Amino acid sequence: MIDEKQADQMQLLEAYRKCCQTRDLIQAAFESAYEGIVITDSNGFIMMMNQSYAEFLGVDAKEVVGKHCTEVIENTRMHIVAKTKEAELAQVQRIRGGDMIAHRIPIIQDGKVIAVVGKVLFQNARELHALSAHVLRLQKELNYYQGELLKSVGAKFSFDDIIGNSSKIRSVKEIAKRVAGSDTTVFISGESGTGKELFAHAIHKHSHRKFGPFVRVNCAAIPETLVESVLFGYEEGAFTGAMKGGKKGKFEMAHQGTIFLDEIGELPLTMQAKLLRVLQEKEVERIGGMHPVKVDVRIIAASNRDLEQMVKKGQFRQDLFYRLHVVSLHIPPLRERREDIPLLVDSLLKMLSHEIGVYVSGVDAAAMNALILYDWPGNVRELKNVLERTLHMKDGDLIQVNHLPVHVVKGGTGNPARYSLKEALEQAEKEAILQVLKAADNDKIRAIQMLGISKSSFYQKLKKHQIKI
Ligand SMILES: Nc1ncnc2c1ncn2[C@@H]1O[C@H](COP(=O)(O)OP(=O)(O)OP(=O)(O)O)[C@@H](O)[C@H]1O
Repeated sequence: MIDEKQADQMQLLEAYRKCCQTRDLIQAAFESAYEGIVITDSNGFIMMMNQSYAEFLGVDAKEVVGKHCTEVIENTRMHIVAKTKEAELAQVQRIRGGDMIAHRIPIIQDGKVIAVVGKVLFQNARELHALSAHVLRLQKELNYYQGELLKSVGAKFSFDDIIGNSSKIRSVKEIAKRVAGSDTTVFISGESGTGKELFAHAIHKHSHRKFGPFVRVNCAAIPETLVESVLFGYEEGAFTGAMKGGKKGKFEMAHQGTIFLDEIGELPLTMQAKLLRVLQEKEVERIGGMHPVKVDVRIIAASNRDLEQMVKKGQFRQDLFYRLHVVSLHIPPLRERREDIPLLVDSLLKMLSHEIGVYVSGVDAAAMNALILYDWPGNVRELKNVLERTLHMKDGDLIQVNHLPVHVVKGGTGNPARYSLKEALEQAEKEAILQVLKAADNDKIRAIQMLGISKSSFYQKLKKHQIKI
C-alpha cells in the first residue's frame, strides 16, 4: 500500500525527472546550435556559453562561466544591453581582427532584465557578404528567366509604360493607340533609344492579338547567312547541321501574334525580296520545304536609319518600303521634347532604385538643369544608363551635379535652335522649385533658404509657374 506521503514523493520525483529532461533538451539544443550563443546575467556575468561560441573565441566554455563578459569577449556590449534594455540586432562586432555579425537581446521579466542573450549570426562578415551576393545572384537569374518567359509569351510593355507628357509624345501615342486595334502594318522610325521597341510592345498589347505571341527579331544581330533560316525556318535535312525534325522560323512562331522586325534597314537585299513575298502572300516557305505555310501575323517594323535615303541609294527596296509604311510613327528624339525629361528622370529613378536596391529621393535643381540641357544623342536609353550609373555614385539621398558624368554637365548645349534656352531655363527653374519644396516638405521658409532667393522673388516664381502649395 502506498500512503499519501509516498504518493506526494513520487509525484515530486516525476516532476523533477521531467524538469531534468527539459533542461537536458535545452542544453543539447544550446550546445548543438550552429550559431555561437552566450547568456549573461543582468550585470554582464556569463551564465552559459555554447561550444560553438567558445571554439570561435578560443576559450573553454566551462571556465568562462561566472566571468564578466568584458573579460572574455572583445568589444562586447552585453552588459550595456542589460542596462539599456534595447535589443541590438545584426550589429558588426570586431573580434580577433575580423568583423562578425551579432544579435544582443535582453530577456525581460516583470519589467526587469534577467539575462541577455548574445548570438553570433556570422562568424565573419564576409560570410554575410557571400550570402547576400548569392541571394543577389539568384535574384538576377530569376529576373532573367522572368524576362525570357515574358518575351516568349508576349509583350512586356503597355502604353502606360511610355513616359512623357509633351505634346509630341502624346500625339504619337494617340496615333499608335488608334492603329493598334487593326492589323495594319506599322513602321516606327526614330533615333536609337527613343523607345521604338516600347511602342511595338504597347501596340501589340493594345491589339486583339495581345494573347498571341510577340516575337522580336533584331535584323542587325543575325549573321547574313542565317537570316533566311531564322526568319522562315527549315525542314529536316535542309542543310548540314539542320536540326532533326526541322525548325520553325520567327514568322511561324509569331502565328496569330505580332512580329517586330527591329532594325529592318539592316536586312540584306535578297532577304528584302523574300520578306516582301511573305507580306504579300501571307505565307512562308521553310528552307528545303515543299509547301508554303500560311501565317497570320501582324507586322511592326522599325529602323533608326533613314530608309528613304537608303531607297534612293538602292540599299532598300522601294516596294518593300511602301509595303511597310502603311502607317508610320516617328518617335522624336529626347532633345526635341525636353519637357519630358523631369518626368522621365523621376519615373526611371523610381524604377532603377527598386531594381538595384539603392534609395534616392530625387535630383537637385542644378543636376536637373544639366539633365534638361544635355542633348542626349542616345535618347532615353542613354538617360536611363546615366541615371543608373549615378545611383551607384551618389553619396547622399539627392543626386547632385557632381554625381553626373562630366560629358553630361559640360555637354549641355540645349541648342536654342531646337529648344529655346529661355524655355529650358524656365523648365529647369520650375523643376528646381518643385524639387526643393519636396526636399523641404513644403516648408516655404526652408525652401527660400535652400534656393537662396528673396521671399518676393520666391512668391513671384510660384505664381509664374502656377505652383500651388
Ligand atoms: N518614353 C519612355 N518611357 C520610359 N522608358 C523609355 C521610354 N522610351 C524609351 N525608354 C526606355 O529606354 C530604353 C530604350 O528603349 P527602346 O529599346 O524601346 O528604344 P529603341 O528606339 O527601340 O532603340 P534601338 O533603336 O537602339 O533599338 C528602354 O530601356 C526603354 O524601356
